[in-house]
Amino acid sequence: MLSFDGVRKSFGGRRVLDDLTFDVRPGELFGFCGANGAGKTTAMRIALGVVGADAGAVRWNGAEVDAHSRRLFGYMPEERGLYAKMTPLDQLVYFARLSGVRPREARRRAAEWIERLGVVAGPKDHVEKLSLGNQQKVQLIAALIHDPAVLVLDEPFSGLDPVAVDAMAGVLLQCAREGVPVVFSSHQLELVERLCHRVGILRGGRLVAEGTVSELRRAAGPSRVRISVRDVSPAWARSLTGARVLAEEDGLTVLELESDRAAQDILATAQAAGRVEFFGRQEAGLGDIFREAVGA
Ligand SMILES: Nc1ncnc2c1ncn2[C@@H]1O[C@H](COP(=O)(O)OP(=O)(O)OP(=O)(O)O)[C@@H](O)[C@H]1O
Repeated sequence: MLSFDGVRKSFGGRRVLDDLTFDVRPGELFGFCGANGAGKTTAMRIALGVVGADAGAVRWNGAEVDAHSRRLFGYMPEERGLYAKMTPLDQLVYFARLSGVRPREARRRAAEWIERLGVVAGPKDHVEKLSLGNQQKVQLIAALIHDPAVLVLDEPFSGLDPVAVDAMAGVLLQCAREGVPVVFSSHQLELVERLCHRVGILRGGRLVAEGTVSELRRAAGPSRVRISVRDVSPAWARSLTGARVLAEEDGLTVLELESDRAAQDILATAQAAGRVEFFGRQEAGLGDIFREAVGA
């Protein structure tokens, strides 16, 4: 398990991380979200020892992370770090060799990953000739090539086309299935909502929300339903108990419920009053939860 434990960091007297505490469990994809400048990259850099924390610690299975345990980490930094004048294959073999993988095995793994992630490059193309998305795939492979025990990825999905997003998502899910804790930052909230087992939302260096999307949804406030009833006065919903009308448009009424039980009562009332054409729960998306959490 990867744990951030009371991590604090200031730059020039300005607090950037404030008592940051959360765990990424084995087999879990953890989505690390937050507005620009919230501190995500700083937290990841601290985990990898690129930047030191002022207080607190990052732990791997309970022990403070050190140079030795960091060799188990796979890291995709925000500032991509590939050698422009090498081919993807040579580069990946080189990274694998740095991590102690034997030459033949390094070449096998590099070729297999290039194939699997669909890196589009001629055999002699240097990295600088690749499109940004293909460079990004190579960067992800560089984080994976030594079979890491934990993955820390800074915006791995930014700039990828939908097919590449699916390929990368598939790889991360498989890593999680194999028991690897995976934490990645992203502003693509629909993707985070779709993929992640748990999500943390950072605001001004503090984790202001953490949990599964369902937990965050419940914590975000009352449920809503959308209901459309024909052959009834437009004001039918205004006298309902246990619900408040949020919007009425084109025969569709949006209600905020005091409890989940109220939904059944409302449906029964609506059926007694007229012809129910549509009745459905309107769930907050991660985007709504995020805006609420960061106070936007
Ligand atoms: N080396 C540094 N020196 C001074 N300030 C820094 C340094 N690194 C980061 N910061 C500041 O720390 C704050 C957090 O930055 P960080 O890059 O961690 O945020 P982020 O959540 O990753 O943002 P984004 O989503 O824009 O990538 C920002 O205000 C940034 O300017």
